[in-house]
Amino acid sequence: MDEKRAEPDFLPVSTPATLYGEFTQNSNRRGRWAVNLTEKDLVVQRIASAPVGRNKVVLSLRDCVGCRAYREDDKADPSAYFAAYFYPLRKRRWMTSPSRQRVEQCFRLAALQDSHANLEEAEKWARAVRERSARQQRLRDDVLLNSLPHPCRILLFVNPQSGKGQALTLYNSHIQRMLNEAGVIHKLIITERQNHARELVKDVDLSQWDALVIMSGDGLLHEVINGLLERPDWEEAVRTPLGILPGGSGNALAASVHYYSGVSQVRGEELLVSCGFLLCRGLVSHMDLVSLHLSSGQRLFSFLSLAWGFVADVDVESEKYRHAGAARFTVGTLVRLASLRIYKGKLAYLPASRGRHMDKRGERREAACCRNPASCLTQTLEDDFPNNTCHSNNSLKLRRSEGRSPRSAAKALPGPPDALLPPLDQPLPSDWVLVPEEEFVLMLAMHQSHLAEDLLAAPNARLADGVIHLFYVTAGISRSALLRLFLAMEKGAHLDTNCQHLVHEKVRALRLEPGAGKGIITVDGEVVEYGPIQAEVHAGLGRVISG
Ligand SMILES: Nc1ncnc2c1ncn2[C@@H]1O[C@H](COP(=O)(O)OP(=O)(O)OP(=O)(O)O)[C@@H](O)[C@H]1O
Repeated sequence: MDEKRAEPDFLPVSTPATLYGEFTQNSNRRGRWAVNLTEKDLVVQRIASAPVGRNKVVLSLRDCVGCRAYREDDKADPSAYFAAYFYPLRKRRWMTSPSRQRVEQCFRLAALQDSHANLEEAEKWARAVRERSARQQRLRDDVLLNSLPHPCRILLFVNPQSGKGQALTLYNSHIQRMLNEAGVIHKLIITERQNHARELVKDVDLSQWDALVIMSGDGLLHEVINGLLERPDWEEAVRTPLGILPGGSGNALAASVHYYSGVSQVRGEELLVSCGFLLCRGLVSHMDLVSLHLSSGQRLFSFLSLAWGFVADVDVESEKYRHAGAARFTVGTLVRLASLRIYKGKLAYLPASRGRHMDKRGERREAACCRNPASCLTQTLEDDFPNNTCHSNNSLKLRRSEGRSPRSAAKALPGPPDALLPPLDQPLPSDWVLVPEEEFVLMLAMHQSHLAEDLLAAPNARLADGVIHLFYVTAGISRSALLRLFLAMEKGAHLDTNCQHLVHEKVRALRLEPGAGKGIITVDGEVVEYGPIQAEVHAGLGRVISG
């Protein structure tokens, strides 16, 4: 999508500060309601003798997804209606945290005998609600890019097999209605097999769509992102805003996007409604993507995580508990704890504090100083490869340089070049850190906050912070300490447990060389070939609909 095209859907303020009207409600034609539309709220009050507080409803326009005017089929009835749809945060009696609940306000305008005049008046109200609601979207120029146009057109991929196999039911029960309320035009694609979405995305005419939305687990989004980056026009394609609606059992990106919106943690259908709300509001942010190289020469992109050891094993082994939904990871964790094992390998990383990069004007800056990671073009360490030699067969051994450009490895592969990574079989530059331990229980590289709906693995991560949050747990940790870590992770408190075996580093690139033998490595929850792997973050390369 052309980012310049997406102007917010409102005109300069021309309507009066407050609109006032008295109407009946569609659901109750006996009473009358006084309706005040201010710049920030829709205030609805029943005109009755009861005390004011009891019959007054104040709905924030920040919670509004849409408003429409219409007439019913009855030609003899000249009335028109306007209906506004809100999703405010409300706490249900049996729930610990608030979640978004649907509230519809529908008013009947029948002051005139002329149906056109009534409809015109209803349209005036609907437009005013939409315009004011759009003005309530605060665009923070450091992270948020723009908002989706209105009306917006989305291509919605639903994986009917994802999670407990209920994604289509959830689409029918929640999402279809929300999109209609928000005036979002969408085409539904029900994926039929693995890689179906990837193939479609590689060929689709992206100019027809303002966003691609995925209703599934994280695996389908992984496919879509890689499909976009495999296109010849990947530079343009990767800027297509992506939306995520949780339909799987992990739903890590959906939980991360919800978390960044500042609202307390929710799960299941509450998380779906929250993500649906964010989609309807249509604010677009940058998102980091991580480029990965496998030993076979394959290159792929990741938006979420790279896991080896305990976490990867749990992810794959817990597939058989899929019917349990999000609880599958808890069951899997307990089963794997019972047969806890050690994973041998070598791990090295480039600390974020050392990753220097160029901005658009070609000036050198420290990564940590960058206020707007999205403005980063490419990171380069070419200057950090001073002439030197290294005589080692071990590619994780640090070196000064071998006089060849680190870009050469990525040249023939799609997507942006990697400037920090030498070829996988070559030693690493001297400013990388080699982890002294070679026995691990897990290695987990997180690009976003959540590993699953209820696993806040990297609480400080942000959509486009330009860093990989690298965690590793060294051998020697007891089963009970590891269990405590995972229990604390539900609230993101694992780093406060002062576990000496847990290390957290913010890095810009990493390399893992697992020891010989079989094992599991996952990228965004999907299994990739086992063997040496390296990764580099591309700050703000992707776009995601967030809050
Ligand atoms: N109709 C289908 N039948 C079988 N597999 C499909 C179908 N559509 C998509 N897939 C594949 O299913 C895989 C898993 O999808 P995804 O991760 O989105 O859901 P999930 O595994 O249920 O979610 P989670 O990872 O959260 O448990 C993806 O690789 C996707 O390509």
